[in-house]
Amino acid sequence: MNDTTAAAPLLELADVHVRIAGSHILQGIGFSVPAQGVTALLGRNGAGKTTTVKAILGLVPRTGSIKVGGVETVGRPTHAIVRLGLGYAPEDRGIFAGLTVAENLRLAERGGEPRYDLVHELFPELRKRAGQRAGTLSGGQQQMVAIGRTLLNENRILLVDEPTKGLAPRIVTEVAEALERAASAVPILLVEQNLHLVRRIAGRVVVVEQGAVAHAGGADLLEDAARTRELLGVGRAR
Ligand SMILES: Nc1ncnc2c1ncn2[C@@H]1O[C@H](COP(=O)(O)OP(=O)(O)OP(=O)(O)O)[C@@H](O)[C@H]1O
Repeated sequence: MNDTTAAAPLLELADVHVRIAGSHILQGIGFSVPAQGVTALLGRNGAGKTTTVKAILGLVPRTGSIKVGGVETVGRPTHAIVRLGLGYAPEDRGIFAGLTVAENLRLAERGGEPRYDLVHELFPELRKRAGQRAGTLSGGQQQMVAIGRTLLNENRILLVDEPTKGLAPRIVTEVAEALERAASAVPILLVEQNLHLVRRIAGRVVVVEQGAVAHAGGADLLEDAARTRELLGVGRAR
């Protein structure tokens, strides 16, 4: 990859609108995600973060422009969009509880050479627990399966939605480490409420407010307690 490619945004949204059942949920969202590191998508409950991720994946009807590596995706079906190199770890993790870790990973293979070496190097636990049923893993381990699956294919970006939701603080630390390891291989757009984790791993933040971008810039925003409170609400600074 040359310098020009590295500097170009990997994902670019402009004037994205989503209307569902008469509700105007996204109202002209626009931001870009660079081709490296973690970009955090922040906002109060109901601001439109998950809908933004679903719009990128073509899972909800949308208008405007969403480019992946310069390719327009609005108007394309989801299966064609993910083939541009999008990995998705949904909020509920979407793993099959009754299947083993190895079976969950195998189901994610999308053609090409699956990158088990990378997945096992980043998450040795998944090799150790290959034969264990995923439903009996801890929340953090299940999250590693969800992230591991997205790394198995040659993706250009991972969309990870609230990976620490409902997890105990010790497990949150495990997941943060897992995300850091994953981000060393592939850039991540991360929806996350835990600002401590965001401070630790994100280089950029995009704040969504009522379906529009209220702020986009460096993660140093979160060092400004007053502005953070203003954008994200009281009690969210830590
Ligand atoms: N399928 C749908 N039908 C109707 N309204 C919806 C639908 N999906 C989302 N919404 C509404 O759109 C708004 C944005 O929802 P979204 O899930 O994107 O928010 P969020 O920022 O991810 O919130 P949270 O942090 O609580 O997960 C909410 O008011 C939600 O109720």
